[in-house]
Amino acid sequence: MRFTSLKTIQFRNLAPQEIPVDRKQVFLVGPNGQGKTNLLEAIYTLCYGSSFRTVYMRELATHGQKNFKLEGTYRDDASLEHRLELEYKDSKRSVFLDGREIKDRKELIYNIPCIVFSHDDISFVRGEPEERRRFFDQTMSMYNPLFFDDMRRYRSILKQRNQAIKEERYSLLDVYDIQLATYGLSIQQERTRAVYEFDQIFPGMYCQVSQTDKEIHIQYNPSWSKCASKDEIISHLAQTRQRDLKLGTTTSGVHRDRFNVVDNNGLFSQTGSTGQLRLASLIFRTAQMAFYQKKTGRQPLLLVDDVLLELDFKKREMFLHLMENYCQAFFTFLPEEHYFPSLAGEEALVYDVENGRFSDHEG
Ligand SMILES: Nc1ncnc2c1ncn2[C@@H]1O[C@H](COP(=O)(O)OP(=O)(O)OP(=O)(O)O)[C@@H](O)[C@H]1O
Repeated sequence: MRFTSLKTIQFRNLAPQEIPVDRKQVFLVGPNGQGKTNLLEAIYTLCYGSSFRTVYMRELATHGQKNFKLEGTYRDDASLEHRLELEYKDSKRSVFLDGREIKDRKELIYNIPCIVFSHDDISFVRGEPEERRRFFDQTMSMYNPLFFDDMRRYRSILKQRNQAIKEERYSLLDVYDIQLATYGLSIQQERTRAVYEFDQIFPGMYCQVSQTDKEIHIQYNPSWSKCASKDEIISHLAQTRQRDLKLGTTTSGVHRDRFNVVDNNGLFSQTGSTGQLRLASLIFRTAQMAFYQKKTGRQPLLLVDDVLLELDFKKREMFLHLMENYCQAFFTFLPEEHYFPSLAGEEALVYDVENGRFSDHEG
């Protein structure tokens, strides 16, 4: 799959310009704050219907505007041309593929698999447990629509159960417990399998790029760790109900699961240096990419935002080698990063970005 052209209208600081992008590699070069990341964000939003930087769609509209529009044409794996449009108007998002409205976001997210490498990724390793949960849920949802459905249902039941607890409506709690146990157990089993497989990929990649033999692993610690069956979960929920009522929320379940990054000395977030944590977070993404490919046989679209700068030459080479299998990649660079010509294949497109405008690279 490859985007062939992109257009944004009233999106962040970007000028309403049609940008041809029909190459495997597209480089966006410009000083800070010119709009390079904004174009990556526009592509991601077009692919997934939401941004990787904010949950508030209205923030994406140009200051002083309320609406925006994104348009992209792409060729799919069978070389068929498609047109994807996303419009945000009157606080409502609509997405059209070849003129047909896509009502369920689920249909959209399996259309163009897209992976972003950004500075914020360090939160996978260092941040709150929720960040890692989100990362693994995203990793699994990318290839497994059943997992995506289970997550949706679980969240919906959890919301209803918490609402019932808050409003002191206890008659439906038994029913909610059964549903929570059903979907939760399925999620827990899938997470166990996925982390096991992910952990076959991640440690080797980390050793390769960091050029150490320091082993880092992912550990999955489920909230219902002592419950192997649905009945055991249901009785656990019954036993802990008083605690839930007292605290006004559901205190156990897969929404409380933990994914820890560990080395020989314990939690890597506490023992690793900032440089090691940053590197590990980049490797999380490369492993996500490899994992996706292993599961689906498809190559994702990559959006790589300024992350190469922090790696020394050797690590950068290793890292680029690991993330070679993409269908198309967009890289952002500062003008002084002179090494991008060595990275760009002969066919690569290079744009200078200035004040939200894209022009052919000079020089
Ligand atoms: N909603 C918006 N409307 C107009 N301009 C915006 C909006 N949101 C952000 N901007 C502007 O976009 C610019 C930031 O662009 P972007 O994040 O793409 O930077 P960049 O070129 O990737 O540089 P950096 O390397 O610093 O991230 C800033 O000038 C900011 O003021």
